[in-house]
Amino acid sequence: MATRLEKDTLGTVEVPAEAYYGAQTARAAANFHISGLRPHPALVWGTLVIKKCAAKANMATGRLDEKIGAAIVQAAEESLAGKFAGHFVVDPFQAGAGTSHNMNVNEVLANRANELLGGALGAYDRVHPNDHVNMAQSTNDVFPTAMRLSALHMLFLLHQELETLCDALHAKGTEFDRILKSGRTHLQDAVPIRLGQEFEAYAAAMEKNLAGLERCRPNLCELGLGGTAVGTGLNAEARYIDLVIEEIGRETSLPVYRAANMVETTQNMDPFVTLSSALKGLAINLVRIANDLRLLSSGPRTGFNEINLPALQPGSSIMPGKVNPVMAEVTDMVAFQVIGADTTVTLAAQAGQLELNVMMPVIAFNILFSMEIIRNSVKQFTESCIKGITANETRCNSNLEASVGLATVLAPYVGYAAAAEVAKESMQSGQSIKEIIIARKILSPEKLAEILDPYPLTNPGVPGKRQ
Ligand SMILES: O=C(O)C[C@H](O)C(=O)O
Repeated sequence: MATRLEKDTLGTVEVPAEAYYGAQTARAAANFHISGLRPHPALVWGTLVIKKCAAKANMATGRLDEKIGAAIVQAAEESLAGKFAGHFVVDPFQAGAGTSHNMNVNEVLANRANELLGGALGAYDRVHPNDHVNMAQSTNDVFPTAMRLSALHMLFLLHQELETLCDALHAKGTEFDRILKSGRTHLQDAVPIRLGQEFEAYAAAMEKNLAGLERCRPNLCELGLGGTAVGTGLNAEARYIDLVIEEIGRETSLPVYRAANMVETTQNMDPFVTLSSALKGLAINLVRIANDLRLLSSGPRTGFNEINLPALQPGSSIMPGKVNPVMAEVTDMVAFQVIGADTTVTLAAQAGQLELNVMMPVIAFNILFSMEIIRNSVKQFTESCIKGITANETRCNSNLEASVGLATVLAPYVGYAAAAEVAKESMQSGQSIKEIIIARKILSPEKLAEILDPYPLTNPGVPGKRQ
């Protein structure tokens, strides 16, 4: 591969001849050969937005030459359009609080801006990565700001998918509203419930998770850009700080605002702890729902078999005709990953020392990766699983008829102990609760029909004694 030689403060470095990145990126790529991954596109987007807005703000204060500033803005716009996507190459697992990522972006923009002004790659004689592209900035304010912007962007995408999931669950709630079945607690027969009520509860849970994620938004909108190295703003003019935040708001249409205390926003990872925790909450509820669906669809002959999940692929390489609940299973696995990532975020967030948290890169990686996979999995779960669920009404009804949980309905009439006797007899004899009540003449058939009218049993009240 053809290379060019570039100099940085440590010496000379070989850089691929066609690369828009430079010496510091090449060093970082060699130093951090860890995951084989590249930065999340949202993080690159967030950083490019910052660079573009910083160039504009620096031009507005008169600090940055207009020709150089315009070239940086154009380079940033081209990069935002995806032109140099292959040149952001530093592994997400990198040391230095994200300096390598910041320098990667600085170098790509400097090289492209240099080229636009008639210079050669690697020359930096017209536009310099540190002096011009990184003007009035430090990694320590750029990287946490890019993390916030990228998280807000991913939150927007996740929000859309969660809304679609909630709609799909509500639709199933309505579709299954008349289907009565046995409730189960401790995995044992309990009082009746409607299948639709189960799906409405899932929708309500997802809505709460969505609201929890949305509560993270205001903190993510608080930007410490302008704080530079330790949040005190050394080398950034006061007017620049206001202008750059305004520019970011215009560029992204996000309701961002200047941090009240930039020292705090530089060192503290709290918004990401809260966001990660909200993602964990969502993951936990997704597991719960997916596992219920696995249980309710178990069988088809030897399990609950109360619902059918769409058949998406043959399940077994050896057992013909077997179809597995693959979408629910993959939802579980994604959720486990997100729950695990929260532990990493927690450990990294508490590892901040004094003015900086150098573990930011691993926080950024885990937050963005979690949001990426959970969003994709919610979308797939909704489209390929939830929307196609059908109910086995006959099975739901026969399970309800057989359920020992129906004895609960008797308790207000005959007392707990006598109702328990009926339940016990039902278990021993195999007769249904109804059959025993009639055989033992505990209630008249008319009264029994009244109190065992199934639909009202699934709403608040004492059966047969409606207020
Ligand atoms: O890269 C910078 O701007 C600062 C760096 O993260 C440091 O604090 O050493």
